[in-house]
Amino acid sequence: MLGGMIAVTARRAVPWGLGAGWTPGLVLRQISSLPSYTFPKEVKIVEVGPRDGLQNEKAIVPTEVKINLINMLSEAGLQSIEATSFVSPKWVPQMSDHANVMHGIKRFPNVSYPVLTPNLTGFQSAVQCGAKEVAIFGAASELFSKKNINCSIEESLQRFEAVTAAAKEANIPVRGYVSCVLGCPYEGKVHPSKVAEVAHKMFSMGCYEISLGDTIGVGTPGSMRDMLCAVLDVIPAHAIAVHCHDTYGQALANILVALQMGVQVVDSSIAGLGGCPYAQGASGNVATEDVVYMLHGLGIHTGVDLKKLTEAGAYICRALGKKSNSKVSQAMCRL
Ligand SMILES: CC(C)(COP(=O)([O-])OP(=O)([O-])OC[C@H]1O[C@@H](n2cnc3c(N)ncnc32)[C@H](O)[C@@H]1OP(=O)([O-])[O-])[C@@H](O)C(=O)NCCC(=O)NCCSC(=O)C[C@@](C)(O)CC(=O)[O-]
Repeated sequence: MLGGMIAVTARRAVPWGLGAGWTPGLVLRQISSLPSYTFPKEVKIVEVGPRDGLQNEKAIVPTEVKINLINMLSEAGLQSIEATSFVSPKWVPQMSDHANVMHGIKRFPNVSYPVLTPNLTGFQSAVQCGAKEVAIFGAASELFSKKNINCSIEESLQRFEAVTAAAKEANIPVRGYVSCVLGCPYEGKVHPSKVAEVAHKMFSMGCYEISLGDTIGVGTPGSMRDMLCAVLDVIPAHAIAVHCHDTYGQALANILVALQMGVQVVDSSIAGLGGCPYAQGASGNVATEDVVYMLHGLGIHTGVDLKKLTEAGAYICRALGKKSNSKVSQAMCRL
């Protein structure tokens, strides 16, 4: 279980800009006036690379590569690895090998392997393949909902009711995604109150956690703060996760703000792979390696072995013939 907060006082080894004339007394006075931030002691990372990271790849990735990747991510100490999605193969062909992926992976104790299920059909197939956790995915934007899952927000919530009811019966935990929380590729600005409304409905129908997706990576620390303020009015912080794409290079800063506001669960993707096929132009998710590096630098426990994580990143990048989007991986390769 997650819990507890640590205080981090802003501090620096060399006083910037004070030059030769600085005095220790002046620095001490400055340090004591710097603000103190609280961060969680522990953060759970939900690794979405095998699903969100790969779903947008044009060439079909061999099932064996997906299975090897998931096994390496489990070895690296991640507690939750989104394995695949049970969506229509016509809509997302890359995920059509979901059954073979679920049957092929090694299931580590204490690791969850959630899968996306947009409707009851997907839920039933997922359960048949041994899924022990599922995720439903809605949006705070009407047009995105229509483009992504071919229905209005209201219709999607009705479908999700059917999934959460069946999941409750089968004792299967359900995670809920809300997409476009900081902007939509079709509608532009999305109001925080709309995000809070959809998030609250999904939480009320039984989702144990709501992951707030900046699907196209347009958010800033300011818009993240405003959106979270609205959502925190209706959902407790322990039931909120953030899911940031890094299109504008703001993802780590946005995550930092979320942590300061009490969020303890962060979604990320190995090597920064990813993107939604129905959100053109959006770049990959924030890289798991970069999130782990930042969290460990703050003294926050993740349970993740950064070296093993970078090996998993190198493996999938080799398999895809791509350079890693992770700054940390790039830096570690150079050292
Ligand atoms: C939701 C549907 C299925 C509606 O698609 P539809 O065409 O409206 O569905 P339908 O109910 O009319 O059925 C049409 C056909 O699909 C089949 N079907 C129906 N359901 C399923 C299913 N579950 N699995 C497999 N097949 C299914 C169904 O059996 C039928 O087959 P046919 O008779 O034509 O042969 C479709 O729109 C779809 O699959 N969309 C998925 C899109 C997707 O996966 N997007 C990416 C994930 S979301 C994301 O990336 C954002 C996120 C989560 O990461 C957070 C963020 O960053 O914001």
